Amino acid sequence: MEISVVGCGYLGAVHAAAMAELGHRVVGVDTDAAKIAKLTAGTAPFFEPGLDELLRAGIDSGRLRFTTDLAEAAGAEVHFVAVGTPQLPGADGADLRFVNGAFDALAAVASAGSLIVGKSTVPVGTAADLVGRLRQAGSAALVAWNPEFLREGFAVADTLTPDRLVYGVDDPRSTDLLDRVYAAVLERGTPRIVTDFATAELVKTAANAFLATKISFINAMAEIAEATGADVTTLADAMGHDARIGRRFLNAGIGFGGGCLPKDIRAFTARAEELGRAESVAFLRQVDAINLRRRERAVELAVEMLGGSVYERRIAVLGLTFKPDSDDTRDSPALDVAARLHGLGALVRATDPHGIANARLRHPQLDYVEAAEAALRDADLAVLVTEWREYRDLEPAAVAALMAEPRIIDARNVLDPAAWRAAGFAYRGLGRS
Ligand SMILES: NC(=O)c1ccc[n+]([C@@H]2O[C@H](COP(=O)([O-])OP(=O)(O)OC[C@H]3O[C@@H](n4cnc5c(N)ncnc54)[C@H](O)[C@@H]3O)[C@@H](O)[C@H]2O)c1
Ligand SMILES: O=c1ccn([C@@H]2O[C@H](COP(=O)(O)OP(=O)(O)O[C@H]3O[C@H](CO)[C@@H](O)[C@H](O)[C@H]3O)[C@@H](O)[C@H]2O)c(=O)[nH]1
Repeated sequence: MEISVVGCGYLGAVHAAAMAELGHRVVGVDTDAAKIAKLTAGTAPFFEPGLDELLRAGIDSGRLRFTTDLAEAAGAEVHFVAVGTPQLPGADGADLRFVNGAFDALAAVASAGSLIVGKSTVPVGTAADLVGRLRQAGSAALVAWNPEFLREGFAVADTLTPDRLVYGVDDPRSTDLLDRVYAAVLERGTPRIVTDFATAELVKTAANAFLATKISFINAMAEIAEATGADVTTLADAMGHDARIGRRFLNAGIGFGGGCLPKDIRAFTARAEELGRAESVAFLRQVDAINLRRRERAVELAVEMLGGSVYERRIAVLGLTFKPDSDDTRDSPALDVAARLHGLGALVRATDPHGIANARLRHPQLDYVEAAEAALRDADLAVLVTEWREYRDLEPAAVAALMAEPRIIDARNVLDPAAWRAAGFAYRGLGRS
């Protein structure tokens, strides 16, 4: 099939390359010329494991190309919309200007009977509004909502072998077109849920709200553990053995960040308020508050471990991205902690395998170093804030030899406290005795 993907960021670039991998002829469109130049050269404009290889395979096959000119998408049978839906400045709701802009532009390009598929995460009710917008502009294109559940760091595998496909449709022709798009995925037995627009939009919002709630639940338990001497990691292990609960997404630490969970729970809260159902998701305010308190707690621990003040103390911050295997620093708890410590007068040296360039754009005032060794040298305290493999694998004795004083905060609870204490470290986890 001929497919276009409008918006080639973390979601769209992967989706375009994956559609080519499934055998389709794909044109990826983005308004950002620098991004398109990189993609055209077969290089991902961000770090995502396996994406460069997938891009090159698509380009070499002749099935994948990129452009800034939406007119080149005119011949496509299916247009995916993967533009951003960030948080509105100064408000909780989603900023829909990019989605509206993409649909307005597609109204002039998409042929009658072609299908425009929303992949962006939007407040429930958006798809129905967009159909109205298209019709007003004289477009007879079909619309479907097909939310995306990929995780950064696993984006390629999650797109090619998703847990499920959700189609929000108002016309059986849309289902047929999506079945043709995903034929190779469906053949593997992937569950497919065909439903209305509102349910499809809500599946995405509800899934992210649930994941955020699970993380904040265990982080709330971490607060209780801190007050009682209990160990939240052992607690999570023990709870997780119950198959009804499950161990995944019960990792306590400095909490969730990124371009999805934080803004999506806020947008959900705002939408519920508009619907007169604020009380139904009022708990999400607590989920958000618990999450943000964990960042404060990491900073408090640093102050505590350094005898009451971090002022002019050397602190090595290990990690800047919101999670490992990504370069994404959007709403990153790690970067936030680094900036807060700097704000308190600490001499922060921060490092990350792939996040420094993005972190520097957000917080140019911080001192960034490429190697963990350079961050750790002569430090009074190390803070592990993003659990990259190379930080999990650090040798306590080697780290102690670099530092002025062996002190570490394991803000992701991924180190073995006994091993670090045995090497002479003052070790503190978040919610761990
Ligand atoms: N990042 C993820 O892991 C992920 C996963 C699932 C869903 N989502 C959702 O997908 C959407 C995109 O997220 P993202 O992380 O890829 O954002 P992003 O900011 O990385 O990418 C958005 C891209 O859209 C482009 N764009 C904006 N307006 C455009 C237009 N009119 N025409 C062409 N391109 C345009 C921007 O230049 C940018 O490159 C959001 O709604 C997000 O919530 C993201
Ligand atoms: O037990 C856990 C699991 C995750 N996190 C944190 O939660 C955040 C989000 O992690 P994750 O969900 O793995 O990353 P994302 O790539 O943001 O993916 C989420 O957001 C995407 C965008 O909507 C969805 O598509 C995915 O299904 C959803 O998992 C990160 O800061 C993690 O460090 C924890 O603190 N504890």
